[in-house]
Amino acid sequence: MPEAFSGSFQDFLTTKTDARFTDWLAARAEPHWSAATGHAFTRAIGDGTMPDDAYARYLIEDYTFITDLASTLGYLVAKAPSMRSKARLSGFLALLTSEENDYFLRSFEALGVSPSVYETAAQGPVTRAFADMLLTSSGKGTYAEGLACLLCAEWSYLTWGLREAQKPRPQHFYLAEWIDLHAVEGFETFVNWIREEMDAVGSPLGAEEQERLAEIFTRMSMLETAFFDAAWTGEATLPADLAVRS
Ligand SMILES: Cc1ncc(CN)c(N)n1
Repeated sequence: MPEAFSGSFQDFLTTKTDARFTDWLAARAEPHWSAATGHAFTRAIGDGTMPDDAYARYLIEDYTFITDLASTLGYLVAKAPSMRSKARLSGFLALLTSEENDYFLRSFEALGVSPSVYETAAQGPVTRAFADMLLTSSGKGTYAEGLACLLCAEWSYLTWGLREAQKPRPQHFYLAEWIDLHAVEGFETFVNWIREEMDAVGSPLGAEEQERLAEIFTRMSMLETAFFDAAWTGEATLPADLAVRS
């Protein structure tokens, strides 16, 4: 678990000379980073102890989340500085809109959630705050700012996915496959690439822009935690420290 750190990336390098920019982002996001990656909801997926109503609630919200994530990837493809980066990002966008979309549709059917529910579901307050964060950062912000959102979303899922993949798979396919989608080698390779890209883009920036990236990554970590909390407890309120600023 990364140790909490409140200083700049330059300060971080004086404590750990071989630190990566993305190590600093995770350290700056503590304790929220560990709260998201170690959330009880993620452990219940791996243990097979997930209540059906909590998982259905989660998938309905997450289906709207990944729709916004697909738009975020579209912005990032447009802003990526090289053809190699565009290819990586669009490869993941293709996966999200095909294989992962198919996973959602099969899971909804198994859980008895009809298309009229998941196709018209209004976003809860946490998912709306997520949408604002993702679309503002990637649409109006810089490539680095959008990438910081994507990094947090995918790296946090890889972290719990790899941990839960150590356990025997749960019986329900929608739990087992959700672990596999976030623990397979191809996903790990993609997340490692996002980290390298963020390291390369973030390290040379000035202190002010680096600070902005740390704030984005931290807020994303808080949102990931609040998203699991909302599905787990059924409480659809936005924690006060996540209120959307207009
Ligand atoms: C809320 C959330 N964050 C991240 C992921 C991983 N794509 C997801 N499916 N949902």
